[in-house]
Amino acid sequence: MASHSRFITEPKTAAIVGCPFSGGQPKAGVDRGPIHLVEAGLVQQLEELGWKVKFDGHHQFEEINTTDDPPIGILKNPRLVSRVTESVAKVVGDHVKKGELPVTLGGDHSLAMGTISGTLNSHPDACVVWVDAHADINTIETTESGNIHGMPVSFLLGIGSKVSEYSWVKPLLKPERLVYIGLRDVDAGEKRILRENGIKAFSMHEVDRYGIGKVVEMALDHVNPDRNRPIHLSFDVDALDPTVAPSTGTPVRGGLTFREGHYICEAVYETGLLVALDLMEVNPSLADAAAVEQTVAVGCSLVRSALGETLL
Ligand SMILES: NC(=[NH2+])NCCC[C@H](N)C(=O)O
Ligand SMILES: [Mn+2]
Ligand SMILES: [Mn+2]
Repeated sequence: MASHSRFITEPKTAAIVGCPFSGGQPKAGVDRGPIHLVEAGLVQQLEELGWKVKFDGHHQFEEINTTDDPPIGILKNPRLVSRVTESVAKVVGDHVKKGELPVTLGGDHSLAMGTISGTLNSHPDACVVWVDAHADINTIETTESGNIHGMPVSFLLGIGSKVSEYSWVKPLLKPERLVYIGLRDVDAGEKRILRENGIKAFSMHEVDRYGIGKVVEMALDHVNPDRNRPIHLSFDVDALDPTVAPSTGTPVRGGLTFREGHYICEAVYETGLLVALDLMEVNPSLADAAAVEQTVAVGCSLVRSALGETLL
């Protein structure tokens, strides 16, 4: 069992990329997610696992000036989301290039347009494991909400009509290098996109049928058959059941248990191939204090599992 990623340089360093950003969806508060995760002690927790941790404050997106940001089609805050995610792509890309492990804390899942672009710029052969209740693969043609957190994957794949504001996003992700786990709320248009592009997805139905151990093995066999490609793990906390992670913007019942979520992170760590991690959609203002604390604690423990925390 590899101790940690073969793509990470010694001394193994994790870089916390705190992204207090909510512009990819309409609910206030998700920008406070990274602040709560860090305040809960994430930095020290990762240091205790033997990582050198870089964190010099959350990223400030205020200077990204988008006073004039009318919708494009029905896309909301299109320029703001583009500029923020472009800046995140640079930050994440720089860490990956240096052999550090960026741990991006959202914020909403539109940020993954940036994080995955950053990873693929350095590792064009990387694969993406996207753990989510949702596929986040709507295009400008299929989105019904206009919320860009439901769309980042389509931009990364380069499908759907091009939006000139997003010309910086290189379509570096190949459909066969992407796999989903945990899906259970996929729009009709998204189902068509998944089918037409032959994208592999393990919904909760498959988790029930095969068990999480087999599902993760099949998922990795699909995107990473020789276990030699770098892995970007993008984890939306709403993949977990709302009883486990209640404080999130678009909860969907019937999700992953606490252990199933952690198992995915542990198994990805064990490959020794993890190069970047996202933990997204923790919104500390959508539940009572106890439920917020629970969600934040689960977020921290998912990150610890992906960075090597073991049970024994
Ligand atoms: N990252 C998320 N929580 N995404 C939810 C997306 C929901 C819906 N499919 C939409 O396009 O708006
Ligand atoms: Mn989701
Ligand atoms: Mn998502």
